[in-house]
Amino acid sequence: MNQHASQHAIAVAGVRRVFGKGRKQVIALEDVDLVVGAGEFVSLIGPSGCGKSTLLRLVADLDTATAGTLEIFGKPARRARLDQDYGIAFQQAGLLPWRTVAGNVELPLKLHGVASAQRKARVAELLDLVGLSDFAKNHPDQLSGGMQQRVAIARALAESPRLLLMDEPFGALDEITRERMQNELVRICAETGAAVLFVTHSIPEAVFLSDRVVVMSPRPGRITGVVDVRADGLAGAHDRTERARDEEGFFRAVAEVRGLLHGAPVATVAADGLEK
Ligand SMILES: Nc1ncnc2c1ncn2[C@@H]1O[C@H](COP(=O)(O)OP(=O)(O)OP(=O)(O)O)[C@@H](O)[C@H]1O
Repeated sequence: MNQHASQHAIAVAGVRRVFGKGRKQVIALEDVDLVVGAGEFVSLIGPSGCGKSTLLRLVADLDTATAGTLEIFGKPARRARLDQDYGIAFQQAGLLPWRTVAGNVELPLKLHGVASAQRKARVAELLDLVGLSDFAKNHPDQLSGGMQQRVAIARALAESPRLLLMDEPFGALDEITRERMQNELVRICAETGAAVLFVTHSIPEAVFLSDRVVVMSPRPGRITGVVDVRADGLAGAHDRTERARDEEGFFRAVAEVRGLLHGAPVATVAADGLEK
């Protein structure tokens, strides 16, 4: 891989995705350009149907674009999928109920022929990272929703990916667990240096986690604005602490994202001040 390509985790250019034909045609994505730098945390936010999941699925090569190009670490999406260049965590934790917590985390390593002793060591490390060392032998149905999601994140991290693709991973959690999970994700990203493309419906979640928040609108699905949270005075995503939730820059960024979602001129909303 050349030096230039390795600078980007994701490079999306001129992407269009059309479903169906004739009167039933849906333009899920139109003219989408997006670059996610190595180690950068980028969230996608927008109303239902604006194409967030479609974009994530295209990056993960679970679907194919009608037009445009997608590169992951400089490779076509298909090559990156085959090379296991990223980990995936979606809203449903998607754990195998008959396997233990350790067995679930171990699975990708087993499927890729990692030797037993190495697998064991890696699983122990990952469970420690997500704070579940004491639950290695439990089964998923013995865990809370937040704990199951942490198992799914550990599994997504098993092969030390430089990129994580996450589609509303905390959407089903209560607010307190959700904030705790967000704090943990920040810590994990700082420790692993992974880039993240993260889909969410929550403005505060997007702002707290991200370096940049990408705002989308539907029919056709397009990027309508990008808020660089760092420009609002928050530390970069890897250096973020829980205190960021109380900082002025946080509320400024929340107001900016909200303004973009509602189609208001950003300057007016920002000048207006804080969350309403
Ligand atoms: N397989 C498909 N066949 C037909 N239409 C589809 C398909 N997948 C998505 N769409 C349409 O594409 C548009 C974008 O859908 P997508 O799921 O990407 O939106 P989203 O922003 O993730 O929505 P939500 O926030 O509700 O999850 C929607 O109008 C949806 O109905």
